[in-house]
Amino acid sequence: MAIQKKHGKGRLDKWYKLAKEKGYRARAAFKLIQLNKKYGFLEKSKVLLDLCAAPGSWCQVAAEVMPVNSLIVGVDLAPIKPIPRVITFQSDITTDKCRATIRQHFKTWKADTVLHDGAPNVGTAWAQDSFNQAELALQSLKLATEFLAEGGTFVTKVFRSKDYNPLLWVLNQLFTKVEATKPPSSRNVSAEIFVVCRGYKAPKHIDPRFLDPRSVFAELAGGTPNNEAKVYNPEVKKRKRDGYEEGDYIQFKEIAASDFIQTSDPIAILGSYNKLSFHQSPNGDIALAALDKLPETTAEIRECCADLKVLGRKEFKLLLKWRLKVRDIFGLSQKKAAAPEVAEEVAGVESMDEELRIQEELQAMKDNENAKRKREKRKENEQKRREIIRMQLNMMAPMDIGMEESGPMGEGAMFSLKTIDKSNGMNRFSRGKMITVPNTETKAAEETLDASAEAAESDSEEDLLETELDAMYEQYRERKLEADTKYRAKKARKEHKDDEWEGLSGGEDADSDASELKEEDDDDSSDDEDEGLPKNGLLTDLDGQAGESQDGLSRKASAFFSQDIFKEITGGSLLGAEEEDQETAPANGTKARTSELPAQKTMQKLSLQDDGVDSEDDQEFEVVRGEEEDDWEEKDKRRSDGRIDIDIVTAEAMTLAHQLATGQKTSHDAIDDGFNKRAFRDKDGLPEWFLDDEGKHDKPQKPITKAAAAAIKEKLRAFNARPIKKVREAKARKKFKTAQKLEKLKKKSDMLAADEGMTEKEKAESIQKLLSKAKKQKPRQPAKLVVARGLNKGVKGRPKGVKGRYRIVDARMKKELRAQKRIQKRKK
Ligand SMILES: C[S@@+](CC[C@H](N)C(=O)[O-])C[C@H]1O[C@@H](n2cnc3c(N)ncnc32)[C@H](O)[C@@H]1O
Repeated sequence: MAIQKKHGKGRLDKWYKLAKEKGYRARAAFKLIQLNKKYGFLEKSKVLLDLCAAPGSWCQVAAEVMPVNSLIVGVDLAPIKPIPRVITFQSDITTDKCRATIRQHFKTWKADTVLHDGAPNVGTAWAQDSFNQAELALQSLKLATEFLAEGGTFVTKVFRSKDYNPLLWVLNQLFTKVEATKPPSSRNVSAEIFVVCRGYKAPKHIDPRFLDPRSVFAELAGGTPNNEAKVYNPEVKKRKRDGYEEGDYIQFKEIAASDFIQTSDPIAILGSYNKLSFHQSPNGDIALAALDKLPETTAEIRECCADLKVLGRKEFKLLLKWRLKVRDIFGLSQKKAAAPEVAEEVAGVESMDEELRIQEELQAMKDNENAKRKREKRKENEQKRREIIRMQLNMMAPMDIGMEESGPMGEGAMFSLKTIDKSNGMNRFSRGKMITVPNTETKAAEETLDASAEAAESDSEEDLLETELDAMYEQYRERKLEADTKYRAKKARKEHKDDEWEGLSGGEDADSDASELKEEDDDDSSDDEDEGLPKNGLLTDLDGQAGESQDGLSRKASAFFSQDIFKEITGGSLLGAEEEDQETAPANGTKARTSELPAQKTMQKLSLQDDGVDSEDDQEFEVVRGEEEDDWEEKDKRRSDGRIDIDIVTAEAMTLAHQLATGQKTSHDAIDDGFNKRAFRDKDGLPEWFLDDEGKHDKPQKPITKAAAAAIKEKLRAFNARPIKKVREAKARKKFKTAQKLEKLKKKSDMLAADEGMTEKEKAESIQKLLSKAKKQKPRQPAKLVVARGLNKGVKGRPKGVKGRYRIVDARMKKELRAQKRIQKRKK
């Protein structure tokens, strides 16, 4: 049996062996590995400072885990054998020389992580150590504050001692997150723990006392009683086993209530006195008299003041609130300078806190500003991405894409004319009436420069997440598109609708712009010519077409129809839709503009109706059809009387159709119903997945009638009763085969009837035989079992050389079937 060697502290434990196995110089390596596993700071660091690094196992771990080309500097009193990718030197971390050497190595860099695993009594140069563990930790913190980058991590070893809490307090002032932990590889018998401090606040000024061991670990003479515990947690009572304090032998202590109001440490009074007295001495205290008369000094307050030792948390709170109120009344609420000796203690802390608070506020403001910028940027990117997708899906004419297609005039371009166009200044600009043109351009250019500067900012994690989410949603939709026909149809419908709405606004703009241009052209056309400006202002028509193309379509419409998808459609069918519009044109001779978008058509009709033009149209069913999407497709669906054959499939549509037919509603009402609070929601910048999900629920509930619901139900029932195609085909095949058989039979019986050599009786018998033979059904050939192996393995369709009915089975199934047959035979 192997005897387990035990040296001091059971040194040859599993971590020791593991360290040997892995080539680490000390078992301490696993402490860092485990700390990093929990907090993951090494992977994110590019510069690391290891204080008290000998023999160097932490440096080894850092070199393994940190990104290549990271800067790792290790220092110790003891020499460290060279470690690849690590700079080491011998020095005392408490000296200025050490600080200077580190600075030399770091140049302008700042450390992302500072490690400290120092232990004064373990080093080889033990005699040189003059600090205890906590002091050494404070010294290392001092170095960390000098070399750590903002947001950086500081890991230090400390021992649980009376100095632990003050040290932790200091660490808490300088880092956003401070956690103490003991990695599993740290021996239980050891009092060491590791404090991991994340998010270095990097204050501009640090009160030197924060890093001075004499201030931080100063022993307070006599020790202060824990009054906070007495007041904030009065229910938990601790027996006083210390005896009386020196010179304090009185059990019952009383103090004037006015002193409680004036004191800077009310908790101390509440914790150490028995009564707040309102009793006036012969010469009287004015403050106490005033306090006694104040309405705020209620009977309840007096009761509480009478015996402080029986009060609970709630009552103490009441007294403290009362004190604040009275201080307000007495004008004491402004902070007074505290007594000199206390002031020294508190002032340092307060100044630090104040500074940190201001810094935090500034940081918050900065963060807000950044977040705002990022949001705007994201919105812009989203818009562009959508435009590109729409372009790829042929849902947009190339000219609709801002920057890419319209060159220097596009959205986001250096001279963004879109802004001018939007503010309707384009027309005035083109006519030379806009005097402040250069300013606008400069502004546009400035804005663009700003935008590009913002663009230069690297995307944050949030942005990345958003993009990832969008990409994942896109993938999900693609998968769904492949698998789900219904979804495909739904998407197509939705995209078409989207197009309409975008078109409506675009169209409106275009139209209004066009009409304005037209009106103004009438007045100022000569001016334009005089000044030699192009007729369409600065928006050069790249296609060389004016506002309307030769075929009567608007520029935008003709660009839209010039896409490949419309190539095969003859001009006539395209114009059909327009002719329909022109029929409704008012008699005053104003040429009805081509409306490339159905919704716009509806709007136009609506405006014509408002003008008092033919109100009979109101009653016509076609006008209501807001979904007059593709007239070239609809042509096939017309009935013989020329009306469109609409298939009403929903109860809502049926209700509406019924209401329209019976005159309960007019087309006006139907169109009006289409406008609701959700119709014009601002969707800019919202992610697709969110809009899709919203779209499922943001539809107004349209009323349906019982009759309409019943009609649709009936319709669906009839629809479902229809045989499916395959059954229909099989039935037709059967019918055809029966007809063929009958035909054969007829031919044979005719031949028999014409046979002169047979008697009538023989003829009748033969025909009877033929009929009964035809009636007999051929026994169905059992399907041939083909084992799926060899050439037949994985074969699709009929295997080679197999005729008639067949079934592909695996060998096991074939054997089992044979066995079943054998068993049945035996039973017989
Ligand atoms: C536990 S060892 C460090 C082990 C190291 N983290 C590793 O993984 O190999 C503690 C080290 O602190 C060093 N040390 C103690 N006081 C120091 C000081 N004032 N300056 C530099 N190093 C010091 C000791 O020399 C000793 O090597």
